[in-house]
Amino acid sequence: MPDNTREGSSARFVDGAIPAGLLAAVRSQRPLVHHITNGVTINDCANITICAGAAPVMAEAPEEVAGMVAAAGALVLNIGTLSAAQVEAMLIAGRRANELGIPVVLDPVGVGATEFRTATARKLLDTLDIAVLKGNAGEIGVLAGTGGSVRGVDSGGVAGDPVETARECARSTGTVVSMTGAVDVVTDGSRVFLVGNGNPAMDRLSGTGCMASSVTAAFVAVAEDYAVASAAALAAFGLAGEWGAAGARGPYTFRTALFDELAGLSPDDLAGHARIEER
Ligand SMILES: Nc1ncnc2c1ncn2[C@@H]1O[C@H](COP(=O)(O)OP(=O)(O)OP(=O)(O)O)[C@@H](O)[C@H]1O
Ligand SMILES: Cc1ncsc1CCO
Ligand SMILES: [Mg+2]
Repeated sequence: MPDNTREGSSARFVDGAIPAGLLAAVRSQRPLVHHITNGVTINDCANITICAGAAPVMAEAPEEVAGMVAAAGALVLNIGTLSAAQVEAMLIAGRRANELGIPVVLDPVGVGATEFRTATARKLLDTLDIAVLKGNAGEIGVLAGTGGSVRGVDSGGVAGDPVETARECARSTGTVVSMTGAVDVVTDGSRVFLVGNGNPAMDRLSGTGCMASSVTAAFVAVAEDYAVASAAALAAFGLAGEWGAAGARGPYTFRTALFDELAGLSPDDLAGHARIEER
């Protein structure tokens, strides 16, 4: 782990039985994860949800989203290829999810890159009760208001300390923040979890961030502690990335292996190999 996430810390590893129990719960409960998401990675999100052990549905017509979300265990709102009609659908589905106590995961893809994305992400955060805000470092830095750079959908990093940025974002938005990168930072504003699982190959494939949101939603659907569930989801996804990268020849053999490794990942595997530090 990089020095900037260790400095002055009294870190301890989270017992692997905790993420393992959550993975087992996803597999046994098979929650429905309703997505309103982008057209680039929609199929990957559906399949990674299945590999995690949950059931995906993608539905975005304003006419049907309130009905669909009522059957779901979690809702993903991903602004990757936003349109005005999608914003309307996100608000309808999000309000209904809030009424029913269904957790909402917001992925603010490319926030900061255009005024439309920034205004929409802010509107969703202001209007809805978001359970988990999952973004890359640049996206979280923009929403924290402390400085983050985004070009297209790619993170250019944060202005200051990444852990403090995530914490500030969690406090100002009132959400659990799940900030992805080489080391993922998950925080509810007070507790901080650092997830060490993952592989650089994940950064060379479009959509791993979107998939991380789908897996996160599957885990929060079966959990009460959304910060622990978010960290557990990133540990499982990251471990699949580590093991998938081992035999991959390039981005596309890696992509196939990532799905296969997550589908084959057992709770015991996760118990033995999750690297989640609390500090
Ligand atoms: N250098 C790295 N080492 C290990 N894991 C990584 C690395 N970069 C990204 N990851 C993992 O890849 C996943 C996606 O994170 P990332 O920050 O790249 O998302 P993103 O930039 O929003 O993705 P995208 O826009 O391509 O969907 C996370 O699970 C993260 O832990
Ligand atoms: C490349 C891209 N553009 C909009 S959404 C998306 C998928 C990864 O974020
Ligand atoms: Mg990336």
